[in-house]
Amino acid sequence: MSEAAAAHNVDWMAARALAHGAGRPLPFQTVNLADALGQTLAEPVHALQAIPHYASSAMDGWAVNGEPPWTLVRHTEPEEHPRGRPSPHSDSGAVSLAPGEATFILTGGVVPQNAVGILRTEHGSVRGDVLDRNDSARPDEPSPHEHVRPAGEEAEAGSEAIPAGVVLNPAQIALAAVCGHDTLAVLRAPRVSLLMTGDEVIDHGLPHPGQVRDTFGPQLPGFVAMLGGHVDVAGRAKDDLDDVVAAISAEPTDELSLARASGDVLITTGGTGSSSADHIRRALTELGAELIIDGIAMRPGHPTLLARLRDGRFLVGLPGNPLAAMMAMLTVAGPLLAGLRGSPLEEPGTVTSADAFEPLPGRSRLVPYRSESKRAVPSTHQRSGMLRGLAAADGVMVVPAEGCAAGDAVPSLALPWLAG
Ligand SMILES: Nc1nc2c(c(=O)[nH]1)N[C@H]1C(S)=C(S)[C@@H](COP(=O)(O)OP(=O)(O)OC[C@H]3O[C@@H](n4cnc5c(N)ncnc54)[C@H](O)[C@@H]3O)O[C@H]1N2
Ligand code: MOO
Repeated sequence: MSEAAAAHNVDWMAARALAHGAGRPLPFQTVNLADALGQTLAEPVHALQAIPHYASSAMDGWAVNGEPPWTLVRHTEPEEHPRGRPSPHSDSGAVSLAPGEATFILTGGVVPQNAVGILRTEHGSVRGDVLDRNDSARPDEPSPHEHVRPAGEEAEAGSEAIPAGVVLNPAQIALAAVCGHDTLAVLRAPRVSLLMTGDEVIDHGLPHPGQVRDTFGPQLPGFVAMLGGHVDVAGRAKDDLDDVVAAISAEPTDELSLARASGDVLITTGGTGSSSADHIRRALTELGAELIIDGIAMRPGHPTLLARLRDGRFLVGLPGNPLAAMMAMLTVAGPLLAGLRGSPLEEPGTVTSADAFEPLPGRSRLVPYRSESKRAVPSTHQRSGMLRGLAAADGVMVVPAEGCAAGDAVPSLALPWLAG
């Protein structure tokens, strides 16, 4: 472990910045439009041609020139149609209307040359090859450009339609298609592996004294997804140094270690302490990892680790205590994954603390709160091993080491599951 680089007992704000800065954006990849949903756009999307790219009709009806009654004209079809069958949407564009002429047009059809406007089908009557307004039409219908969607109305050719950095939603995928793109450059979601430790941890049923139910397995993959990552594989290691080293190592010592070695980030749970049952620090030393964050000046979550393994993967070491681990996710995993996605570090918000807090020398306190009358009321049940406070919280306030008075503004973090 290269101790020179390790930052011990890092200030909470500095820890977020360190984690974000460590995560350099992953290389772009090009994906089909249908696979781009939910991915981060790496480069802006430009309109490859004007949108719409031709003047079209917004109604089924007739394109007309001059005053009624209009003589209906048609595009004379070649004996053999170039596409094998008529194409009414484009055929209307092959007509040039003289004054007093009209031609049938579909919604989306190309507006003929010299057309003044479109008379919708409900407002016209045809007798033989003569078209006239009917009783439903206004006396001046159609007015100039009525029901014509002009070319370039929505975007000029070459203009930016979607900025880089957005997480692509269905409307943006549709817009990218309209802009003429078949593929998009996206930053792939960082691939995350989970390694859970703790021989006392059981993953179903009721634990006996000395056992605990696993609070991480059922929710960390979803939590990681909310932070922009994708969990490929989750596994467990026994509280045994060799097992933990094998599970973290990129060496193919068993099929699980290889699978875990394939991602960008490995998140471990538990074992960050220094008891004989805690092996994460020892394993990092044995594997020659570079420790970036060795403990954060916060409560809960003080023993949180961030390291870079020799094969380039990051390791985020979450403490075993459930609330501490969740606070470590927000403080380290969130910023790291944002950095890997090329997204900015989200600035903390501000809330007004409803309560006073005594100083806690050298530590920020991360306190789940509920919003009541525009004030942040600290949740009950928020010790490091408890979850009720966070489960009922609207956010997390970050009380500085010097404490605060009731009514003071303090920084706050949004909970990703309440965002948006
Ligand atoms: N002598 C000291 N003891 C402890 C210190 C210390 O400074 N000196 N720090 C305490 C703090 S703060 C924390 S946080 C924890 C960190 O512990 P570890 O990261 O080593 O985690 P474990 O010892 O493995 O587990 C702690 C606690 O969490 C429970 N746990 C573990 N995994 C799960 C899980 N998947 N689901 C639910 N609960 C889990 C585990 O049973 C323990 O109760 O150390 C303190 N001790
Ligand atoms: O840092 Mo530990 O997180 O308080 O329980």
